[in-house]
Amino acid sequence: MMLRSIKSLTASSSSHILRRGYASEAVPDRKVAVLGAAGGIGQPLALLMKLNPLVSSLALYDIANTPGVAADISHINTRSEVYGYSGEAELGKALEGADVVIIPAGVPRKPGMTRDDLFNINAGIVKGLCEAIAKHCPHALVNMISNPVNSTVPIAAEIFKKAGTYDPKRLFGVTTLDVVRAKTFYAGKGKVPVAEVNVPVVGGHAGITILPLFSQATPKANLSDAEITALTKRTQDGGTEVVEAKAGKGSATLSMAYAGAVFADACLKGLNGASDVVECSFVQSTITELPFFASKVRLGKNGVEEVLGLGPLSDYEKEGLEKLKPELQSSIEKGIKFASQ
Ligand SMILES: NC(=O)C1=CN([C@@H]2O[C@H](COP(=O)(O)OP(=O)(O)OC[C@H]3O[C@@H](n4cnc5c(N)ncnc54)[C@H](O)[C@@H]3O)[C@@H](O)[C@H]2O)C=CC1
Ligand SMILES: O=C([O-])CC(=O)C(=O)O
Repeated sequence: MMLRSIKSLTASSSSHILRRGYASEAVPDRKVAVLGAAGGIGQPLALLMKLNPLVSSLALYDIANTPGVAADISHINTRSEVYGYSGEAELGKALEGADVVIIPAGVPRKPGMTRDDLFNINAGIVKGLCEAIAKHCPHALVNMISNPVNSTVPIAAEIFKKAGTYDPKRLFGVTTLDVVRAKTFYAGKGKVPVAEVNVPVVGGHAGITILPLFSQATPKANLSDAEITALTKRTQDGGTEVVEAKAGKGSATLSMAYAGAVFADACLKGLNGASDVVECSFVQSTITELPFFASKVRLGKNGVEEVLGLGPLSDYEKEGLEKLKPELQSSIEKGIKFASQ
C-alpha cells in the first residue's frame, strides 16, 4: 500500500515550543510510533501526541485507514512531522528509529466479555508487532495498551527474549487509566481538588488484579471503610462501566488516549533526562513473587530507573493483594506459554 509522508513542521510551531518554556536546543528529537493508530484509542492518542512538544516525529501505523488519519493530524501546527504507514509492508519503516512505541492495536471488549476473552485475537497481533519491534527498533520504550495487558506484556517479553533484544527496563504495560480513574473517583467522593490528587494503583490491569492504594492517597480525605471499598470496586470495574455504557460499540477510547498520552509523555521526559518522573506501570518486577507487577516506577534515560516498593498497606489492601496474585500469575503464565510455542 501507498506510503504517505506528510511534513508539518512550521516556523510558528517552534515559537510555540519556546512559549511553553522549552529552549529549542534543549529539546532533543524524539520519534514516537503509534501501532493501531486508526482505531478508537489510536486516533485521539495520535492527536494528543501531535500536541506534545517533546515529539519531533510521529509515525502512525495501522493495517488500514492510516493515510487519512495522518493527513488530518498533520495539518495541526505543532512541532512534530507526521507520517502515515498502512499495511504490514510498511511496518518496518514506521518503527525505524522510534524512541517510544505505543501499542493500542487489537480488538476491544463487548458487554459480557472479560479482557482475557480478547487473548485469542490480540495475543497474535501483539506477537507480530513485537517481532517487528525487535527487528526495527530494539531499543525503543514499548508502551503496551492492548488487552489483556496482564498477558500481552509477558508475551512481548518472551518475543524480545527470543530475538535477543529483551531489556526489562524498556517494556511497560500501560495501567495509567486505572490511576486516572482512581484519582477522579477519589476526588469526587472525598471532595478534594482533583488536580492535586495522587493515588498509586498496583497489581495488574483486569478486575481484582487492579488494586488502588487509597490508604496512600493524597490529599487526605475523610472516607469510611465502606466508601473505600466502593471506590476500590468502582476503580476495578471502571473499564466494564464504559463497555456497558457503550453497549457493544467498544471500550474506553478517549480516557485511554488521555492516559496513554500521560504515560508516553512521562517516558519521553525520562528519556530526555528528567530524574523525578514517577508513574505506575506493569513491569518486570521483584517487589512480589510475581515476575510482572504494576507499581510506582521511576522513569529515566534508560526507561525504568527504579521499581518502587508498595509502601505501607491497609489490612483491606493486604487482603486485596493476596487475592489478586493467583489470577495475575495465571494470566502471566498464559502469555509466556503462548509466546514460547
Ligand atoms: N490498557 C488499557 O488501559 C486499555 C486497553 N484497551 C485495549 O486497547 C485495544 C484497542 O482498543 P480500541 O482502540 O478501542 O480498538 P479499535 O478496534 O477501535 O482499534 C484497534 C485498531 O487496531 C488495529 N489493528 C488490528 N490489528 C492490527 C495490527 N496487526 N497492526 C496494527 N494495527 C492493528 C485495527 O485496525 C484498529 O484500527 C483493545 O485491546 C482494548 O482492550 C482499551 C482501553 C484501556
Ligand atoms: O475494559 C476494557 O476492556 C478496556 C480497558 O482495559 C479499560 O477501560 O480499562
